[in-house]
Amino acid sequence: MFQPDLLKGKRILVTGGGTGLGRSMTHRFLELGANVVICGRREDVLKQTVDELAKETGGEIEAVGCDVRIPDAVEAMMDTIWAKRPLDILVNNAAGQILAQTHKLSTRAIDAVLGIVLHGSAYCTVAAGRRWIDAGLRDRVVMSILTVSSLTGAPFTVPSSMAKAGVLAMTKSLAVEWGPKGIRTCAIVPGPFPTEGAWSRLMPKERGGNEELVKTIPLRRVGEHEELANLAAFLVSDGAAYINGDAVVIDGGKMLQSGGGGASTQAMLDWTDEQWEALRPKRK
Ligand SMILES: CCCCCCC/C=C/C(=O)SCCNC(=O)CCNC(=O)[C@H](O)C(C)(C)COP(=O)(O)OP(=O)(O)OC[C@H]1O[C@@H](n2cnc3c(N)ncnc32)[C@H](O)[C@@H]1OP(=O)(O)O
Ligand SMILES: NC(=O)C1=CN([C@@H]2O[C@H](COP(=O)(O)OP(=O)(O)OC[C@H]3O[C@@H](n4cnc5c(N)ncnc54)[C@H](OP(=O)(O)O)[C@@H]3O)[C@@H](O)[C@H]2O)C=CC1
Repeated sequence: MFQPDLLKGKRILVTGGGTGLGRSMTHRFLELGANVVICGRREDVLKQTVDELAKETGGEIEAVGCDVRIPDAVEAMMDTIWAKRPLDILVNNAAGQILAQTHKLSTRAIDAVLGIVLHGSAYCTVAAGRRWIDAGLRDRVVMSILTVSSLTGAPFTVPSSMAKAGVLAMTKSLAVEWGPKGIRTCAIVPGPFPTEGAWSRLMPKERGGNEELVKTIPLRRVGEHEELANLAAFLVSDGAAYINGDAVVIDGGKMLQSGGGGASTQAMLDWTDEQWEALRPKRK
């Protein structure tokens, strides 16, 4: 699908790259010739991913332990990365999610999610951007992984929805402020892509599992990691050099299905031809 050297020479940081979608994007970036740094809090998980992906792809991958909620830790990580070679691309992927009634959330729960998603993305973005701007480095990219709830809101995941909406605002604001400096921003808005991290927190069995979920998706399936990884590879590549400030939705149409009449319109998808025929005016 892509030229095999599409990302050759690009140095990319994927936050939360040890698991789930971050791992899958890292895998694709390595296959396309990038040099990738992953970060996260669990160093054992990072090490295992580095070993596995180096073996699977033969690519250059390294890990730095970092909690993106801690400003000094983010600065230290960027210093470690820069000591070898400046980044070309930052992917804000690390996230935290809690499924709960909002009025029962403790302030620590709210802070945990806002800290990872909103503050962590801002700390990483500013730490990379400042280094690029101070050194006059151009042709750089910040790509953030959002959620559909950043566009629509969502009950029971309010801190994440608020935080991702903030990251979207950062993406659009910096497109204008940093565009003239040769730094572009973009985002991906994924629908459901099964991962251990998301499913263990967001898919208790009471939700009915994937079978119920896919009924809410026009393409009637969940996303495949490769599909998201391909979109990510394109968006960070030079092929997408004129995309700045946009957020691309990849959700099988899920976000649109709730529009235009909601549940009663949904039921019409299962109507028989006879039911539709009965609506047609009868000619005499
Ligand atoms: C099904 C379809 C889905 C499609 C859409 C999917 C959209 C997906 C978006 C995603 O972001 S998926 C990514 C999921 N991955 C993660 O969340 C990984 C990282 N997450 C975490 O580390 C934790 O979940 C965390 C809670 C966010 C942070 O962990 P940390 O160790 O820092 O905090 P804790 O000390 O464990 O907890 C802090 C605070 O939060 C309270 N809390 C935790 N879980 C819940 C809960 N389920 N309900 C209510 N409260 C919760 C916890 O009790 C602590 O509060 P206090 O008790 O100390 O007041
Ligand atoms: N899966 C899905 O259906 C969807 C996912 N998304 C988004 O995709 C992205 C990846 O999610 P997914 O792969 O599903 O979930 P994962 O739980 O697998 O990924 C989250 C990653 O973030 C890391 N992380 C969490 N907190 C911190 C922190 N404080 N500092 C550094 N790293 C941290 C975790 O590593 P560690 O715990 O070791 O720190 C983990 O590797 C997220 O941005 C999520 O919001 C959006 C919509 C749908």
